Amino acid sequence: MKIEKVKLLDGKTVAITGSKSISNRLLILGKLFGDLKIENLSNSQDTQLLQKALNEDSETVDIHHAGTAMRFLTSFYAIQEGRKTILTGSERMKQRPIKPLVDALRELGAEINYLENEGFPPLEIFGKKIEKNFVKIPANISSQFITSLLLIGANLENGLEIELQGEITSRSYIKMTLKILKDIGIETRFEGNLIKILSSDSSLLNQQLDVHFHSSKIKHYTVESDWSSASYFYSLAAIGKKRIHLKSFYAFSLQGDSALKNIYLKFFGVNTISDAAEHLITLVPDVSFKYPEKFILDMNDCPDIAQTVCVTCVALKLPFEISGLGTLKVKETDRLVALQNELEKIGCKTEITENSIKSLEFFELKNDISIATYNDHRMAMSFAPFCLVKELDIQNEDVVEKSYPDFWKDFFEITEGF
Ligand SMILES: O=C(O)C1=C[C@@H](OP(=O)(O)O)[C@@H](O)[C@H](O)C1
Ligand SMILES: C=C(OP(=O)(O)O)C(=O)O
Repeated sequence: MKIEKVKLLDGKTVAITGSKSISNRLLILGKLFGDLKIENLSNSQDTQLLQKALNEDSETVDIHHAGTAMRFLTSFYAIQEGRKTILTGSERMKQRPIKPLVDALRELGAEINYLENEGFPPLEIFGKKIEKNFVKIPANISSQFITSLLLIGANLENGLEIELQGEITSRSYIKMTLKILKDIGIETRFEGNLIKILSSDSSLLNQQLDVHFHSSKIKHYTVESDWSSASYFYSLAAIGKKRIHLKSFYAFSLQGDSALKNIYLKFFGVNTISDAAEHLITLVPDVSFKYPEKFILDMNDCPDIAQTVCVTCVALKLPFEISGLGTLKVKETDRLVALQNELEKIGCKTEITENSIKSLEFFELKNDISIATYNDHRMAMSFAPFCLVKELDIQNEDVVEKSYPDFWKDFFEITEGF
């Protein structure tokens, strides 16, 4: 889609859909423990695919590009006694790792086979009762493996103790899972590299709990809007220097990507003002902000907003050096390679390693820039704010549906052509 150069309108309000990560955890927990009324559920394709899978009894389940759905459902189906499931996904999903999770589940007694390549989807899963309650798992490849085990932990007869081995990646997502479990009444403890979950019989789960600002006696859960999606509006505010209001964000978030507030304040001068009563935040750029010499940050805790930050830096010609990005290589695409290729098109030469990216030089922009998106929603959305600088062609713009189907509608509502 060709997008002309745009300017940002001042003071517009956007209602981003619910957090994909929180929604996907709640859907699994709702299915396992029942009685969960979820509000502001994400309308992302990933969430819809997970919801569809959980509502159907079909033997073959295809979750396309949805990484969390793939990983969370692996444990879920492993404990559905008597059920056989073939869990598959897109060609890219068949290249994304799953072995540490399958090894851990097998260690616990699950029966899972690889149908194509060893260590990768598709999987054949025979649901069984799991009685063991201790397992070790490498924690440096994807936190989704750990969340997957945590989500079923309380459903196991003897609860579950998980020993995390090696460096822990995307730790904020593990904390999110533990907080949600606590909210719905499942007791957990996370000390050092050990996480312990009590079985639902011995936890508070059977009591009626009120969570997230509801006072009625059914278990309601209101999903905060998606902070990863909010990043594109922080980028717009930082580049376009106009205020934006975002609905349904809380002052205290479960989402690690809420680190955006500090990142955009410190490096780009965008203040976040929270109206706690209305659950509204306002992004307020400081027009006389003095930029630091360089953007330097370890983003291991918030990998999904790395692409956004890179494009903001290039638009503002702020040199950058970002580390902690090893997991980017196994996401929807190799995001480090994709970033290097596409940032060069918008005027920035970079150097990448296995886990980092840094800018080398900025140069004059050419005309007719066409951004490839590699089946990665975040490539399309993170480059969109660059249209405040120059017109762009963004290829396969529909990829945004994976996490934020209304992205383009919202983008065009708060911008206008010259
Ligand atoms: O648990 C989650 O909801 C997620 C965890 C992260 O993945 P990794 O742990 O693989 O980095 C993140 O990138 C992904 O978008 C969502
Ligand atoms: C990495 C992502 O998703 P997933 O791993 O769930 O496919 C993402 O949304 O950026």
